[in-house]
This record gives sequence, C-alpha cells and structure tokens, in this order.
Amino acid sequence: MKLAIVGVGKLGLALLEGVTARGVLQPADIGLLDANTARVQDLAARTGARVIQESDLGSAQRVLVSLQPRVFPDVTEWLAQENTGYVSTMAGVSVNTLVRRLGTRRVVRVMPNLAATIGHSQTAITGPREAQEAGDLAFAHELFGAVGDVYDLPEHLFNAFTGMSASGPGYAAVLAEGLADGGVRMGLPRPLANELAAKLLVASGELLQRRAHPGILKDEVASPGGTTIAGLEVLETAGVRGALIRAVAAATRRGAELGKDQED
Ligand SMILES: NC(=O)C1=CN([C@@H]2O[C@H](COP(=O)(O)OP(=O)(O)OC[C@H]3O[C@@H](n4cnc5c(N)ncnc54)[C@H](OP(=O)(O)O)[C@@H]3O)[C@@H](O)[C@H]2O)C=CC1
Ligand SMILES: O=C(O)[C@@H]1CCC=N1
Repeated sequence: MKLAIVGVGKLGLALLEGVTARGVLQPADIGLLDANTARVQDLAARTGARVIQESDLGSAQRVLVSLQPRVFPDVTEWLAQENTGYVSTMAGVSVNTLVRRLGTRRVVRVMPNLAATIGHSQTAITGPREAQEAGDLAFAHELFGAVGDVYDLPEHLFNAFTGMSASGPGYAAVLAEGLADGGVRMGLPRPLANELAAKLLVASGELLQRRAHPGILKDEVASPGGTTIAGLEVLETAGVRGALIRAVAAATRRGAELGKDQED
C-alpha cells in the first residue's frame, strides 16, 4: 500500500479523487481508514481504493493524516508505525507535535484548501530534513500538486496561510451569500441570484489574476458618479476590509490555539 488515508472526510476525499484522477497513484495502492465505516465502504466501492483497519497501517509506505486536530491525541497509539512517512493536513498541529506523537521525524505538514476538490487547492508544505531525505516531502509535493498549487512555506507562516487561504473558501461563500441576498432584496429570484453570485466570484478571480493589484479591477468597474462607487461607499463605511483583515487574524490565532492544545 503506497498511501493510507486516515480520515476520509471532505479533504481526504478531495485528495483521493484528485490523485487517482491524475494517475499519481492507482486506487489499488490506496487504503482508506475512517470512523464512518458505511461511508468509507461506499467511497471504496466508488473509487476502487480499499478499506483498511488500524492493524493494516504497518504495511502503508506513507500515511496521510486528515483527522480533526482534536481527534489526533486519541489515535496516536495505532497511528505511530515504524518505517512510515506521515503527511498531516491538521490545522495548527506543528511539525514538533507530529514528531513527538508519531515518534518519527519523517513528517510533512501541509495546509491545503477545499478547492482541492476541483484541482485548485493552494497547499503550503514544510517538513524536516529527514522527511526530505526519505522522499516524503517530494511525495507530498506530488500528491498535492495533483490537486492544485503547492507552496514551500516556513512553518512560522502556516497559521497565517491557514487563516487566509485554507479558510478562504468559507469567507468567499459568505461574500457570495451576501451578494445573492442583496440581489434577492432588490427583487431577483433566489436561484438566479445564487448562480450570479457564484459565477461572479469565479470570473472576478480570473480577472484579478490578470491584474497586478486588486485595486486596478475595482477602479475599472467603478465609473465616476456611477453605481459601483455608490455600493463601494457602503462597503467602506461598513468596514468590510477591516472585517476581512480581522477575520484572517482571528483564524490565524485560532490555528495557534489548536496547536497549543496539542502541546500538553
Ligand atoms: N475542510 C477544509 O476546508 C480543510 C480542512 N483542513 C484540515 O484537515 C483535517 C480534516 O478536515 P475535514 O476533511 O474538513 O474533516 P472531516 O471532519 O470532514 O473529516 C475527518 C474524518 O475523520 C473521521 N474520523 C473521526 N475520528 C476518527 C478516528 N478515530 N479514526 C478514523 N477516522 C476518524 C471522521 O468521521 P466522522 O465524521 O464519522 O467523525 C471524518 O470522516 C482537519 O484537521 C482540518 O483542520 C485543512 C485545510 C482545509
Ligand atoms: O476551519 C478549520 O479549522 C479548517 C482548517 C482550515 C479550513 N478548515
């Protein structure tokens, strides 16, 4: 077994589908372990990967740990295996904590986002020298390269990356919902408003990528004395930029707290 995925939730599933679709790994080389047995059996049947048990972990070359951070301390007894490399997606959980709990320095810390589902994740990656020498870092690069862009990032920036990029789809969803609510408030039918909001975010993202600074797009859209600047005035008065900055800061601090919880 080349990879065991422990915790096949939203993220684990996105990675499973991405790496098999890109041919990075064959489904038969992947084992799935999850508390929700009915769901994981269904996923195995659908993807061709196989369901494994805790006792099978010893035969995995590498293990992707995609559990919620709070669960991690309870599972290290069976998770820690000899001669295995680990890749963790758990928010806040540091390389030092992974090393201490798993009893090996072959650990890679990654932070993807849910856009992995459609091959557009932004994944931060870091790991110690031993993970590099054992090929674990290169393996994780390949895995997450199959579902989007990969960024080598110093570990002290991981919580900031988490608070902005990994949590980012959630913020975007709130923006979309608010925009759609605005459309409905002004009389647009709900299904149309939801569709417009989602497509607007996609198209605006593409436009932003072609400009050196977000302000350029804003200025292009806002005609002098026009509609957009009237809307922007309301956003500025409401402090939307400040709210976004504080949201990223709060999420970053929460990542640090999750990490502290693991240090006991
Ligand atoms: N969702 C996201 O956008 C992102 C998440 N992450 C990180 O990735 C990790 C996973 O997130 P996500 O996929 O959203 O989480 P989910 O809760 O969707 O997935 C976790 C899975 O682990 C299962 N599980 C719980 N306990 C055990 C156990 N003891 N043994 C085996 N499986 C177990 C859960 O089953 P059950 O549901 O039955 O409890 C669930 O299927 C988290 O640490 C999170 O911080 C990182 C970046 C983005
Ligand atoms: O909200 C969370 O804790 C996880 C980590 C980043 C995105 N989802």
